[in-house]
Amino acid sequence: MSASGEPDHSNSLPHILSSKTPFLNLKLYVVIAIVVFCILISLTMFLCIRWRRSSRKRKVKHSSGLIPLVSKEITEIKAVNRKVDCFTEDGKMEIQDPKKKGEAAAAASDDSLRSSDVSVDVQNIGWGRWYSLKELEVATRGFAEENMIGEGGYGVVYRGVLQDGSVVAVKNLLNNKDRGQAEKEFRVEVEAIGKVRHKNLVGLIGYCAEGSQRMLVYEYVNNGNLEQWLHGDVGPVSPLTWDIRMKIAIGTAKGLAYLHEGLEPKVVHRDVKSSNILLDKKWNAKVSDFGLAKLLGSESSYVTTRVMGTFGYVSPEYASTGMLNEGSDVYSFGVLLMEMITGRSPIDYSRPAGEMNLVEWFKGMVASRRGEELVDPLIEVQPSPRALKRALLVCLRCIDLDAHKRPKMGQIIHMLEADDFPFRSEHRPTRERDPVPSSGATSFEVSYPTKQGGGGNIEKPRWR
Ligand SMILES: Nc1ncnc2c1ncn2[C@@H]1O[C@H](COP(=O)(O)OP(=O)(O)OP(=O)(O)O)[C@@H](O)[C@H]1O
Repeated sequence: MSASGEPDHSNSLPHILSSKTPFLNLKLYVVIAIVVFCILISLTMFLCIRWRRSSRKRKVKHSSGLIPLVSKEITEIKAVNRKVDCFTEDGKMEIQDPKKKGEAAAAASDDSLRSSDVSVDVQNIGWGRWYSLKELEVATRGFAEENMIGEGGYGVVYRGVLQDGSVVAVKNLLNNKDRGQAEKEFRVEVEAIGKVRHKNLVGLIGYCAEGSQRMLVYEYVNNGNLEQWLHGDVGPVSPLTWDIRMKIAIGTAKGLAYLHEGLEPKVVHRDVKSSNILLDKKWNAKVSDFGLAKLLGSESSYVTTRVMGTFGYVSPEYASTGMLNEGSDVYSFGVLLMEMITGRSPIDYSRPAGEMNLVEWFKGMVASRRGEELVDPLIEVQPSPRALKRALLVCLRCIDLDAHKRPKMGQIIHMLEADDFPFRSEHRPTRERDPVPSSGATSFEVSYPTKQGGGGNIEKPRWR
């Protein structure tokens, strides 16, 4: 009641609602109506965006079984001659010194953060087994140091034993790395080999994605890696005989052939090198470490990308232009084979100037017909001259400066396996020509099958 006895309406709701506010002098109920309207609009927009996103993800989830998904960050180029910007935004090329790989990978990660949404929707991987952090902690005994197998550019790898007794290798991607990089490596590996099974590719069996932790769980390969066997302290005689080396070479070639010729889109590994070839007790080779892999659709002749890989193994055209296709892996395989034949690292600063670069030294030796001197002195029983020539020829063809002249991985398998069939060459006299070039040129005429059937591709999984 007011002093005059009149009822006081100043505190009543209608009065408050119709009172003026400082906001554009509008009445309170008008302001409330505007706010409610704005909230409704925002809510509707938010729901629309979420619905569109989830319907996109559903499409990805249902994409077919064995075929890896095309990575968003890949620039697909259909015309070979198209002029492209082959360098990174800052104009740098990023061939890696092995020790600097982590930094370069982190840079690539930044790049991908800019160019695409790197967040992995772990609910939508739709492959493999999900492991809880707890499970992997138990398997590796709390990521104990004695279970640590090694550390690469992307994280630390531990040996683990799961509850069912199976032995696995757990790669902890987040160790000392920023979240963006871990996400990227996680996604790349999952897309590249998550659903792929091949006896010469390390099997990715599951993953852990909890909070900011990203881990990959692989089959455990129990006999170290090729780099350790080639360059480690193995005594005066290497356990890797010539035949074992050729077995490893053929196994590696089969794994790569499957990536290049057995999958759609094909996978370019980008980091073929001895430390990425894992070995089991029977010397079966398993290609590992797909953190740099790129997917290449069938209509694309190459992708352009930051130059990544490991110093000494990267093909010259990729290093100078950033244009990548499976020919780059073939070049790296050629360097790897040279490494296996000679027991020398691709770059070895402890050697005399003319021998530091394996490829140059190797070509020079072949050109001056000193091929037999190339064989690793730790190999006790020398290969037959014919077997040696064949292997040297494969090396030279793989490192042909003209990438188009390099053989496909499928052809390389046939070339390396030809030794298993000593009489085959009698039916094909052209093969008996001395395959070792006197000029060091790398474009030899060899009559191995180049194509099988139509379509321009090697018959598919013969090497599976
Ligand atoms: N599935 C596996 N089974 C057994 N050992 C493995 C497995 N995966 C990796 N390793 C070992 O773990 C170590 C680290 O591997 P990782 O692939 O992370 O690095 P890297 O290949 O040595 O170096 P980078 O990643 O820089 O190329 C290596 O010694 C490798 O042989």
